[in-house]
Amino acid sequence: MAIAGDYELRRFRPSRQGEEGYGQTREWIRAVGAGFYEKRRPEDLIARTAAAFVADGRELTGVYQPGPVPVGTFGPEVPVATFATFRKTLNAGYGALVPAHLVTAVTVRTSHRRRGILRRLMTEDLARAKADGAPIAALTASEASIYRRFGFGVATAERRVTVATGPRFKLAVPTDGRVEAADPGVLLNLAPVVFERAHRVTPGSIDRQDRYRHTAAGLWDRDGGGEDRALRAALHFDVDGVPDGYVTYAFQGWEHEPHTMEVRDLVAASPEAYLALWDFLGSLDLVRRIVWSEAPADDPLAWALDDARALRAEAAQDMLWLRILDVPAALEARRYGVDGALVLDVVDGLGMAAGRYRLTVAEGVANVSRADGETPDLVLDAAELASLFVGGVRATTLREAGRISEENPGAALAAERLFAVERPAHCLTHF
Ligand SMILES: CC(=O)SCCNC(=O)CCNC(=O)[C@H](O)C(C)(C)COP(=O)(O)OP(=O)(O)OC[C@H]1O[C@@H](n2cnc3c(N)ncnc32)[C@H](O)[C@@H]1OP(=O)(O)O
Repeated sequence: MAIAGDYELRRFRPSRQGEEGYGQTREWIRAVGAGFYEKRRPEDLIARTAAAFVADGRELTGVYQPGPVPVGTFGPEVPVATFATFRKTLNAGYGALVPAHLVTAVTVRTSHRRRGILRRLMTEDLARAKADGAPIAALTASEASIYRRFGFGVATAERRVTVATGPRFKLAVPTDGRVEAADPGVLLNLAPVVFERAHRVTPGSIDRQDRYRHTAAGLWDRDGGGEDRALRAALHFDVDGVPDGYVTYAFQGWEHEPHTMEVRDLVAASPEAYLALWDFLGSLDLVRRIVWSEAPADDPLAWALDDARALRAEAAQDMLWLRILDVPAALEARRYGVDGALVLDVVDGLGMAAGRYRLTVAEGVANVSRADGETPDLVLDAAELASLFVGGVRATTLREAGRISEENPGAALAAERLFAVERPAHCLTHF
C-alpha cells in the first residue's frame, strides 16, 4: 500500500528467532531502538524482544522505502517508520475490565519526519480498531504534544516522589500482613499473578505486556542489555499468607548523598499491601532517601505519613492516554457508583466518536442512546471524554480549564460524580 511520500506499508505478526519472517521482525526491532535513541541491542536481546512480542500478540507495522536507497544508508529492508498494536484490558472502574487497543513503538526516522507518516498510520489504525469492535484505544506518550490531535486525552497521571527515610519516616497508621525480602527471580512467574490481582482492583490500570515479568525478575536491565544485577525485591503477604504485593528496587551507590534507593516497580493489590511495602522501604538501613518515578498522582502515602513533608513530589505528568472509538460501547462497558443522566455532545476531529448521546445510569449500569434532537448538558471533545473515562480527572477541573463547555449549570459536577471511581485511578503499565 502506498503512503504519503510513496512509501510502502507492511503489517505483519512478529516471528521468533529461527522462524520464517524473523529477519523482518529483527530489522523492525532495531528500527524502534534507533527511533528512541536506545543503545544498539545485542542479537540475543533482539531475539528475546521478538519472543516477548509474540507472547503479547502484537501486530507490527513497518513503513518501507520501495525504491533504491542512497549507497551506505540503511537498506530498504529497514523500516523508516514503526507502529505496533496489541490488546489488553483496561480497568474502567468498579472492576469492569474493558478491552483496549494499545498503540506503541511509534517511530519515524528523522529524515522522513513531518511528511504525514504518523498521521496516516494513526488514522488508519484507529479506524481498523473501531471496525474490529474495540471500544477504546490507549497509549503512553513520549511527548504530551503529539496525540491530542488524534482524539487522545490524558486519563491518569504519575509523579516522581522523593521520600526521606530514617528517623523522619514513620507511618501514622498500622500496616498488616508481612513483608519479606526475596530473590527477584521469583517474580518471573509471581509478578504477573500479583499484578493481575492489583489490576482487577485499580481503576486506570492496563494489563501488562510480557516484558514486565522479565524486568521484575532482573533478567533484562533497563537498557535491555542483560541481567540487572543491582535489582533487589521484597514481597508482601496478606494476612492469609498469600502474596499480594511486591517491590523491586536498586541502590544508587555509596557516592550518592544522601544514600538513595530507587524503586523500580511497586505493585500492590490492596492499600494495606501498598503501605506495608512503603513501611519496608522506609526501614531499610543505611538509606536516607527513596525515589520513585511512577508514584500515583493521588498518593495515600502522603496522608499515611506522620510527617507528610517527608514526601516531596514533582508535578504530576500525563501517563495513560485514552481514545474513545465507540461512545456507546465504551460508556456501557464501564460501571458507575451513582445513578444519573447526561446528554453529551461529543466533538471529534476524526469523526469516530462525534455525535450527541444520552448517557443514563441505573443501578450502576449505563445505557447510551443517540440524542440528536436533545439539548446537551455538556459539549466536549472526544479527548476530554477519554480523560473522564476512568475518573482520573475531575470534570469541574476540565470545565475551569475551558476544555468542557457546560450548557446546563451543574452538569460538570454531575459528570464528575457519575464518572467517579472507587479508588484513585492509576496506571502502572508503560507501553
Ligand atoms: C505511543 C508512542 O509510541 S509515543 C512515541 C512517539 N515517538 C517518538 O517520540 C520518537 C521520536 N519522534 C518520532 O519518531 C516522530 O517525530 C513522530 C512519530 C513523533 C511524528 O512522526 P511524523 O511522521 O513526523 O508525524 P506527522 O508528519 O504525521 O505529523 C502529524 C501531526 O503531528 C504533529 N507532530 C508530529 N510530531 C510532533 C511532536 N513531536 N510534537 C508536536 N507535534 C507533532 C505534526 O506537526 C502534524 O500535525 P498536523 O497534522 O496537525 O499538521
